[in-house]
Amino acid sequence: PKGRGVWRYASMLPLKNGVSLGEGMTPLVKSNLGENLYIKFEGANPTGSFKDRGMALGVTIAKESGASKVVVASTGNTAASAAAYAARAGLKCYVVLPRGNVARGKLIQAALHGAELVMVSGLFDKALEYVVTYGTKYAYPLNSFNPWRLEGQKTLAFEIYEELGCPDYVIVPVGNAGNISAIWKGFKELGELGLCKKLPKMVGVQAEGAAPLATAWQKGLKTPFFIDEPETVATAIKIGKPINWPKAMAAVRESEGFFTTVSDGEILKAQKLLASKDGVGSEPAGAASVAAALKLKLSGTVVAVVTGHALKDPDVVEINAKEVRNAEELVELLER
Ligand SMILES: Cc1ncc(COP(=O)(O)O)c(/C=C/C(=O)C(=O)O)c1O
Repeated sequence: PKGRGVWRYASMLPLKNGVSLGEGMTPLVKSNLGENLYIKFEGANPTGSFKDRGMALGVTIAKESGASKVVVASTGNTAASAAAYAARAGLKCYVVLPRGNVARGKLIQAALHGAELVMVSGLFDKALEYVVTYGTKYAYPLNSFNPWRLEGQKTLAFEIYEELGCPDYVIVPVGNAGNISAIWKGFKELGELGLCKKLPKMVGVQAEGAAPLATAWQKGLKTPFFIDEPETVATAIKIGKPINWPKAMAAVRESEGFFTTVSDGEILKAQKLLASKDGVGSEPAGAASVAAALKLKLSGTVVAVVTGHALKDPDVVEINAKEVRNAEELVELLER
């Protein structure tokens, strides 16, 4: 592999070159929170989430297919990433978002990069329905049922392999369930090349109030019950009908992994610990994988994928006004 961006792994991709903002090659830092815990910090991507990996290929194929417009439904990060990559490629971008359920940072990114913002009253699942029903006729759809996106997202596995080899576990927060499927695909390909002797077990994490896959898994069901009113502070994974659920169930089953859930309290606690002990700033959904790592205390080498940057969701971080001091208090503070 050589070069920057997802195209570094061109030999493993269906496309050999295309749109790039230098995505990928994100930090893999050893965590202070656990013995053999590593953090794959996807907040360091150009628009602050792992979505950039898939958008590099998705927007490239849209452009190459002659499309002038792309459309996505999103809880926010897909929209932010599609808007940036579409802008780079000179394509018009339409994003369909669940009104009142999109973290502010993602909203301003989509707007700033020039996307048309369309709000649905309902959640992500409603937004996706609109894109599938109306969007695909007029614009190239970039949601993660688009396999090109997952091809880009699988490069995360290649980067972990390059730096660490094959870990025992990879923990991934699961919403629409594309990312866990893509990462597993990447490791499977490394296995087929004889590079990974023992493939990692994939651990899918969902918020307790938005856990269709984890619930089905724990009940031993083959297909998930969809959830009409998913509830969690981690709005990025506030999804009740994961479109990629078959691929995600297969990834977890094939890898002999499992699904688990974490509470919003555990997510917010992990978000603070990750930031104050490891120096990694994550949005709530990204901290879900660390919350699971802390709870599960898995043996062997564990990689927690932190999927989005803290700046995406500033409103979720409380700053207690009483704790903010005035300048004249500085010396007294320092002397403590
Ligand atoms: C920070 C963050 N962490 C985890 C997920 C879950 O990944 P998938 O299981 O592949 O969906 C998302 C997903 C976001 C969207 O689905 C969207 O942006 O529309 C995310 O933004």
